[in-house]
Amino acid sequence: MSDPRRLHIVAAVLTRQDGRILAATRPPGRSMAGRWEFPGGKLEPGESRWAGLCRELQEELAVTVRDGRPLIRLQHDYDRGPRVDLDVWRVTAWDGTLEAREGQRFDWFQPEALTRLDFLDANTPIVAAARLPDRYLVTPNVPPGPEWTDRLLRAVGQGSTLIQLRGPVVRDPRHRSLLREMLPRLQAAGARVLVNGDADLAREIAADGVHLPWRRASGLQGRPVPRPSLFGVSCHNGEELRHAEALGADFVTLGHVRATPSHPDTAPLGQDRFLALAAATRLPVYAIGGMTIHDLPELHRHSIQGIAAIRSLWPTPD
Ligand SMILES: Nc1nc2c([nH]c(=O)n2[C@H]2C[C@H](O)[C@@H](COP(=O)(O)OP(=O)(O)OP(=O)(O)O)O2)c(=O)[nH]1
Repeated sequence: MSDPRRLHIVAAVLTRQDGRILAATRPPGRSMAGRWEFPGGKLEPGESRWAGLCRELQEELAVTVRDGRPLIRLQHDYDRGPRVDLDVWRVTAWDGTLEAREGQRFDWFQPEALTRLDFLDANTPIVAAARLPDRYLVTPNVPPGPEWTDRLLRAVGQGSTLIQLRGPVVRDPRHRSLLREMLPRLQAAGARVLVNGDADLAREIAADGVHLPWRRASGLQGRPVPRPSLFGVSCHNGEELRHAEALGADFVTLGHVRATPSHPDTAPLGQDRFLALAAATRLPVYAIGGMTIHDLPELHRHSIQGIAAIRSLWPTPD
């Protein structure tokens, strides 16, 4: 990250209360003019990342940034172009009225609509990160009860707006009616719902995508579902992360970070190894394995997307 020949770029995913996200075109006269990007630019020598972000948004859009946090960081080498270290922040509060100060065009988009814009080549994982929340609830591997819908709706209300259904609820056809009843209600509440292990079922029930365990992803050559459907992969080491990148995954879970009752026989990665692996992939990463919402501030500090969890995100019954 500290290679002096690499341009350090700070950029912002401005996100409104209603979930819409700002994207802008590159102004005429610049490299790659007309293509879509997130507002930002080069960090100046000696400038802090936050100060650089605030300056760029003032210069380009005439707004004063009030609140934000790191979202994703990745490197990209343009063919016969710059080598960039893209340091992208989620910005959720600002003062002032937006103005296009550099001749760019900008607009607010629903997260899914971002996938249809002609973004700069480096931006595919940034668009994925922009679309994703910081809490990813994975359902327990037990038969579902009729109370699941209400519990999951409660979890959505608490911010777990990405849900992976796995185990008997998707594997056992006897639960299809529950699944068909539950899915539109979760989606109407603002959740995206992924099916573990089964892209055909995901399509059949109009889920929002698929999440593959490593053993399923390892045999694939490409994405099992096209964008804007989401595609996540469970990874445990660097080789698996590289394969997930090659498949065009939107995100990964990486772990397990801590010892958990669900993996009594395998050693946890531990925080240092986890952070080193996460820093080396360009994809958005959810930390999994003993994670709780109290881990989020530290993970965000390292530009990690968030946590994936079963126990800590699964609301207790009333
Ligand atoms: N601001 C911004 N830059 C991005 C994004 N994605 C991406 O690859 N980049 C690249 C394009 C540029 O090479 C560099 C941004 O630097 P800059 O915006 O200060 O560059 P510049 O206008 O002076 O343009 P130039 O020197 O490349 O002509 O980072 C993005 O989403 N936002």
